[in-house]
Amino acid sequence: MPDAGRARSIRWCTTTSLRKGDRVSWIDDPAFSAADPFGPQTLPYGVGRVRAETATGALVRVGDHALPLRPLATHLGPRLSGPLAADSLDPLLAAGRPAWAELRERLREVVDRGSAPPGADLVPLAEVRPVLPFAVADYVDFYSSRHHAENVGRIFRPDSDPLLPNWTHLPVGYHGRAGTVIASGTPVRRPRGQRRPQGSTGPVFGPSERLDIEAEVGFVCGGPVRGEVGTAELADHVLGVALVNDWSARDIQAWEYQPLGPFLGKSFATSLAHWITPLAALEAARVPTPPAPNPLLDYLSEDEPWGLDLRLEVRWNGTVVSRPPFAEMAWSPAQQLAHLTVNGATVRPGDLFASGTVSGPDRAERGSFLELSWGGREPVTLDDGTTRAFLLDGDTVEITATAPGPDGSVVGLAEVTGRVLPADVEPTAVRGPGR
Ligand SMILES: O=C(O)/C=C/C(=O)CC(=O)CC(=O)O
Ligand SMILES: [Ca+2]
Ligand SMILES: [Mg+2]
Repeated sequence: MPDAGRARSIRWCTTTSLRKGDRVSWIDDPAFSAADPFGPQTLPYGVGRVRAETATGALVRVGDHALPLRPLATHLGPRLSGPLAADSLDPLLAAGRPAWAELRERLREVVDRGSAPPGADLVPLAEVRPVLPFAVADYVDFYSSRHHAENVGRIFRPDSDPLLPNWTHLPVGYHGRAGTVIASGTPVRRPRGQRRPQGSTGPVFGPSERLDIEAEVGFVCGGPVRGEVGTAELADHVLGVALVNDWSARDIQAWEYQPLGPFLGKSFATSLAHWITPLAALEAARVPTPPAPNPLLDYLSEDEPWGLDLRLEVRWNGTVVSRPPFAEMAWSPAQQLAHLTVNGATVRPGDLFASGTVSGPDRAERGSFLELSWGGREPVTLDDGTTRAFLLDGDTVEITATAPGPDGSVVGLAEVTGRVLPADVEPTAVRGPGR
């Protein structure tokens, strides 16, 4: 427990000398400054077990520490005490935007204090075992990067137009598998399935030989259960964003997907970061989306269509192989949610929708290894001198992101990581920071 009553000289500003008027926080962590991605401008939410505790509880990240919210619940106010006493973020997601705004406001006050509030317990991240922060209700995956869609079209369907005619009129997507969304750090067993090797007339069965990643941004939904959500109403239904790795078996996918789209090639595992960065922390990261090539139908129109300037980084066994720019996404999250619900289908707390693979125009901005290695024909060289087209057993992938924050600060999106296990390990060996 930090020394209540004694102010520590940890400040929001980035210089080293204390100036008159600087705010002083009780949080004793050099990584909790506006110059760092998890400073007071970010305050992302997660869930985990702390030290020897067996129960999970909601957390807020402050620099390289977590602050358990249950012991602070009473201090944070009556509307929040119920949701914050829970073992996941589910009740907070259900509580909706007024509660999210109040919590962020209260937490800004808490971290801004000169002394620790009653119940505050600053826990180093090394002493936290994070889990999937909410029960994923439905999972939808979009396909909203024009660069990605064109690249994949050229690789998978070289004899056709890279974009199908619907792509510029609506955010193409598909329903994924909520039950196999896993927490960052959980190992991923190489899937087995049907695939048709090149030159073969029929399928064979076996471990995927073209295991890939997709670097994506996930939007975590809450608030009232509703259909027909307008493009101006995104913030009523999205608490925040978290990085996603949509693991994809390209050989299984290429054989199975016509005409209904991705199925077993993508349903075995989708990794989600432990920490949800509030949408409210990303105001300064808003950017206009690239101009739409067609006039849009009314329900997809926005006065000022906006995306987010999230700068992703993909590391393959530690080597940075790509820096996908989310600002390049053609369809905005508001358009995605409007499209997802335009037929009356409801969004409910715990729904997760992902942006689709984030790829930019340059080779070093591609968000999948399928694109980076151009279908396996142009392998990527890692820092250890080895080359890769697709994932080998034992490989690890880490995706991180930052965004511009207020007053020149940087807002972080926490990492999503995973390591590939061989197809023949027992499923029970696939243990990770689940629930
Ligand atoms: O165009 C195709 O046939 C396949 C596309 C994908 O695999 C992409 C996908 O899952 C959606 C995305 O992440 O962009
Ligand atoms: Ca995907
Ligand atoms: Mg997936």
